[in-house]
Amino acid sequence: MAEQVTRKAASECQPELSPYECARQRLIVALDFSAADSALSFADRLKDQCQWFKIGLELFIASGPAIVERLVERGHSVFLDLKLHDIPNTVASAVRSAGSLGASMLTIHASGGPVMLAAAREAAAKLPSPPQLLAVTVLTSMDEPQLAATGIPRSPVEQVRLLAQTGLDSGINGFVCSPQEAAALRALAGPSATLVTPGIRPSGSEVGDQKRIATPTSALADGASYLVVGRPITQAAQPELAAEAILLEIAEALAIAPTE
Ligand SMILES: O=C(O)c1cc(=O)[nH]c(=O)n1[C@@H]1O[C@H](COP(=O)(O)O)[C@@H](O)[C@H]1O
Repeated sequence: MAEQVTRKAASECQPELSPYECARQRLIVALDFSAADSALSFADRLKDQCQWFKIGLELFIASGPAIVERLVERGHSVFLDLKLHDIPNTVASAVRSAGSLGASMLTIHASGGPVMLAAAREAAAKLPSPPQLLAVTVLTSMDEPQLAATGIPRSPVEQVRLLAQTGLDSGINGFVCSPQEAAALRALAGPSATLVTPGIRPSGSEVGDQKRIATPTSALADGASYLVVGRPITQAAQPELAAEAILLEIAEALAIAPTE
């Protein structure tokens, strides 16, 4: 059997990279578009700034799996955010299908439980070139009252810790969490875990439906490996400038205090 290579860029940058180049490797832009053409032309427009793009449900459903290949063909790394959550057999099968598309990261919901998480991990482990599985902990749009409304009597950070521990016990070492829980999760999961943080908002930008947010600087200081940014870049009047400003903020934060 061919040696298995996980398609994952190192979140720890190689020492020879400049802080700016390292910043490029740690920013993931969420391509939340409703058609392949607009997503691809946006990716082309930002190709100098962005290495990583995230394909979420809106784009994946509208454009189909070929969008992954089209971004990979252009030299991009793809985070496929399908947030799989179903019975273990169904999730394992979906991991097998999604895992052959060429994405470097794939999301599953940690709240699917330990058996589902283990089934996903086992399915990924059998793929020749699997994406890194990321267990989504508590969505960044949730606050304590929203959690309570779903029957969870814990604070977001307590719930993130519980779900992350379930993930770790199931052999998963990558997580999506809010930057507000990055420090707690880094302490729990250790230096080798991959922490991907959406809910990133540069100072002064619109918050929208997000509840647990932080700036790029704060997320990195708290141990985030990758920062996911959508609307602050995609909805900006000049997306290149918005991306550039975030990259410079990341580069500065990395130059001052490399986190990993
Ligand atoms: O899994 C995700 O990527 C995700 C998890 C989460 O807890 N919160 C969250 O916002 N996301 C995604 O991250 C992106 C954030 O987009 P903006 O709020 O526009 O920056 C969206 O594509 C969300 O689907």
